Amino acid sequence: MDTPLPEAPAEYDYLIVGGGTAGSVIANRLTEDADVTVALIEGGPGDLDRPDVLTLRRWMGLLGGDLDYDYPTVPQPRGNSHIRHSRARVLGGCSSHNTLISFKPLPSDWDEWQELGADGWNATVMDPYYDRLLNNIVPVAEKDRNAIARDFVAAARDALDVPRIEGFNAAPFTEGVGFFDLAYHPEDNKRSSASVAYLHPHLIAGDRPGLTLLLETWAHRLEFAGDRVTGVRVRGADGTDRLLTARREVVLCAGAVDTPRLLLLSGVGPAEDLTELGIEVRHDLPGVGENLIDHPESVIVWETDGPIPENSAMDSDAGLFVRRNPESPGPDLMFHFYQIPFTDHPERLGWERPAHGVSMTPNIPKPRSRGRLYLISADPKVKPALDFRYFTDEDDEDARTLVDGVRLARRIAASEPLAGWLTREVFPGPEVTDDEELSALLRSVAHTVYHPAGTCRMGAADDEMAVVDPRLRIRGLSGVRIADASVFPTLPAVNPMLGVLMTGERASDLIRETHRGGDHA
Ligand SMILES: Cc1cc2nc3c(=O)[nH]c(=O)nc-3n(C[C@H](O)[C@H](O)[C@H](O)COP(=O)(O)OP(=O)(O)OC[C@H]3O[C@@H](n4cnc5c(N)ncnc54)[C@H](O)[C@@H]3O)c2cc1C
Repeated sequence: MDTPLPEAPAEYDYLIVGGGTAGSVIANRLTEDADVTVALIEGGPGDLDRPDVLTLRRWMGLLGGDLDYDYPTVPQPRGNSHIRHSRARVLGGCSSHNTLISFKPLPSDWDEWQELGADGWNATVMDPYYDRLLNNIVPVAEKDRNAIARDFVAAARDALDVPRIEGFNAAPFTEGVGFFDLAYHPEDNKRSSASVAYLHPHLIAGDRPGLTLLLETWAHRLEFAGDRVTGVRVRGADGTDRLLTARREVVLCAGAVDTPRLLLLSGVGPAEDLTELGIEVRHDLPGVGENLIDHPESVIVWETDGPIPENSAMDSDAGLFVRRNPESPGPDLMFHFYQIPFTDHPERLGWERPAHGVSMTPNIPKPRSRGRLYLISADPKVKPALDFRYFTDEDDEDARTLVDGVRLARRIAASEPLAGWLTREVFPGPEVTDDEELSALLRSVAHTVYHPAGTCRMGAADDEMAVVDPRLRIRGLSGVRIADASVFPTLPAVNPMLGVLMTGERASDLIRETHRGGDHA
């Protein structure tokens, strides 16, 4: 199954570009049919024998390393220009280096997609896909529940009068605090990433003869016959170039950065931009790279009166959701609680890192700012520009969310049983109380929850700025779909990974439906 490039046949029923979160799901589901052949084209190495990847608590060690594409942002006049966007270069994609916090998107998140033109992606259709997921999604185990995280949960519940939630996926919620559900195996802290759950059992058993895994293989251009995508040009680790062709479809699952990048390099995107770079326009599709969205966050850091107990699943095991606006269908402010001092950006501005400490990271569940991804060169090796335009929404609601977050965080920190652990607020510092000053500081150290999405937005078939229609087909082309975080019209109010896995499950159904009927995509 794990065939090296030169011996691999050049034609398959399906080519899947990207063996990441969604790509792993689709590769599994399509090869359930023993007559179907799939080549899963993955730019990174495998993860089967990689304890550095498979051990959840080692996630921070992967950021910025050789398994990270590490995308910078362009200068952010209203935000932090120093954010690096980690994107994993390994089988399983970002589910192989993320924190595996697992939230089923809220019904209002799916329904919003339907309202925006993604017909058939409402909660009634999408909710059942959660039960199909193969990942081991469990609450943070008792042994991993750190005493200070427990006290954060108790203090937040009392200070803000929000419910204590055990099992965030049991029922829709608008507010609450508790330990997360994680996709992991508590007994050995092993990830239950997309690759572990969907690919490893078959890689080990060798029971999917139709699946060919092409590792360390980079897709750099789509191949066309008229308006039909017929294949993918790939480069192997040894630098050899070859053309792979698809009898049925090419499915792009390279993620919110690399899917639009591949389209643009293949001449699919805003015609004017492509022409300016000297790229031959294959298909003028102005929405490619637009609608770049993310969950931005900021941070508040405290020193603790000594070391914190060691036990944890991955150092950010509990969190809080708040709904400030009663009109909002879901939460409008979220916090991760870190049992470490998260001072990377404050240190750059001169703040110290306490020897022992904790952090709360308020983030914006439904960000209003919209950015854009674009190429700055026709050279496929040059990274694309990511301009998130953080905190540029007209009403300044995104920045206000962070300020509100710090005010609530301070109330939690002043409440027992958490207060007894904390000796002082390190960042921003208790003397910073003015709204304007807080906003400026919080924006200057803002970070990302690493949830870029939306750059190949799904929408109605006649929506000029949509890149894919509700069956995930690229508008105006045939033989090609997209299934990854790039198709999200908006972000869910919760962490998006399960939404991506569920998108992969639904994509598999849509693809199989098409070919069961004998149609072409
Ligand atoms: C550090 C971090 C922490 C996170 N924590 C959480 C969390 O706790 N909970 C949560 O819900 N979400 C979390 N996320 C977000 C979540 O992991 C992502 O939204 C999701 O995994 C994206 O899935 P995807 O399928 O769109 O892309 P990916 O999983 O990134 O898959 C893309 C794959 O395509 C491959 N690829 C890209 N380009 C090419 C090419 N040209 N040729 C061949 N292969 C290519 C890549 O190597 C990669 O394997 C986190 C993300 C990060 C980075």
